[in-house]
Amino acid sequence: MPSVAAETVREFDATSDAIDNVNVLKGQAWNCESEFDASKDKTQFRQYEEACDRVKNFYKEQHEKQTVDFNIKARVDYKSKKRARMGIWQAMEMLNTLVDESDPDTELSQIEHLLQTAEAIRRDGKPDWMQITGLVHDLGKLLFLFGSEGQWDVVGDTFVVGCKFSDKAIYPDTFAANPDAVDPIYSSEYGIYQPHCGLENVMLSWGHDEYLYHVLKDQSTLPEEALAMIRYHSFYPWHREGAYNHLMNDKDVKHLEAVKAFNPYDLYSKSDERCDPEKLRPYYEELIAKFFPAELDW
Ligand SMILES: O[C@H]1[C@H](O)[C@@H](O)[C@H](O)[C@@H](O)[C@H]1O
Ligand SMILES: [Fe+2]
Ligand SMILES: [Fe+2]
Repeated sequence: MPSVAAETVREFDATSDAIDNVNVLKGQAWNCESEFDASKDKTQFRQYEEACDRVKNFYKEQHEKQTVDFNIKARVDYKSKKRARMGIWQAMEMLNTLVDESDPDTELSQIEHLLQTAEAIRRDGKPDWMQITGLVHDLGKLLFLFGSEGQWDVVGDTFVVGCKFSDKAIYPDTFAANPDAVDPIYSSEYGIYQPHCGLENVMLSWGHDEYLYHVLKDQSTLPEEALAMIRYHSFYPWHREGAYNHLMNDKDVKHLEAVKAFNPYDLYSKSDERCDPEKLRPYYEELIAKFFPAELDW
């Protein structure tokens, strides 16, 4: 069945090839291998079994409510509204009021998390486009201030809707309460998708990754890899656990490399020393001006 959902995703993505990133990438040496802080004790992060109730309750609600129907509605809503117009730094400041309920690893403000991520990438001598990707990657959480239903449709790890829920997601048992888990099509291996159709043709659960990707793809000169880092950074079942191979195409193989290179900076910088936003601002304002207009539609 070429379902409504598949059509909606295709239509929604119709402009996603609009940016020609080739020139941006040309001449930039980028080593995909991440050498980020080998000395860190990585077992300290993402310990969901030991996480507090705040985190467990968050995922219980998210896994129950992220249905295909909800995702279509969220995408239509996104397209039919204008939310705000502002620059990147202003967006960072605005986001600062949010405390992410899904995150067991940091209680720092969002602006500090963004700066810690960018600074870790910068310290490793990575290109400016990757530094700026670190700086903006969670700005999609602004959705929470733009009338989301809660945090469950903004933050947390992502997964595919429209086919069988992955047991590689955290707390996989909680998907049992999602009505799609008993839908004969949505609960099948491929669901509404074709083998190796490519991740750009599947619906990831709606949240800050997907939203920011759509905001930035036409309003920045970020290269394709950067947009993949943004779009898939919360897709841990895929980039960490190796799920959803059967939906991937060749482009995704390349994107996976990029997302894997980005992930350690996002995750392990959470234990770094704190950043002073005002001190770092001049450096990052210069980078911002290189990749974004002075104001963007959010
Ligand atoms: O709790 C975190 C947080 O919400 C991050 O921003 C997101 O990217 C991660 O996937 C999630 O585990
Ligand atoms: Fe995130
Ligand atoms: Fe992050």
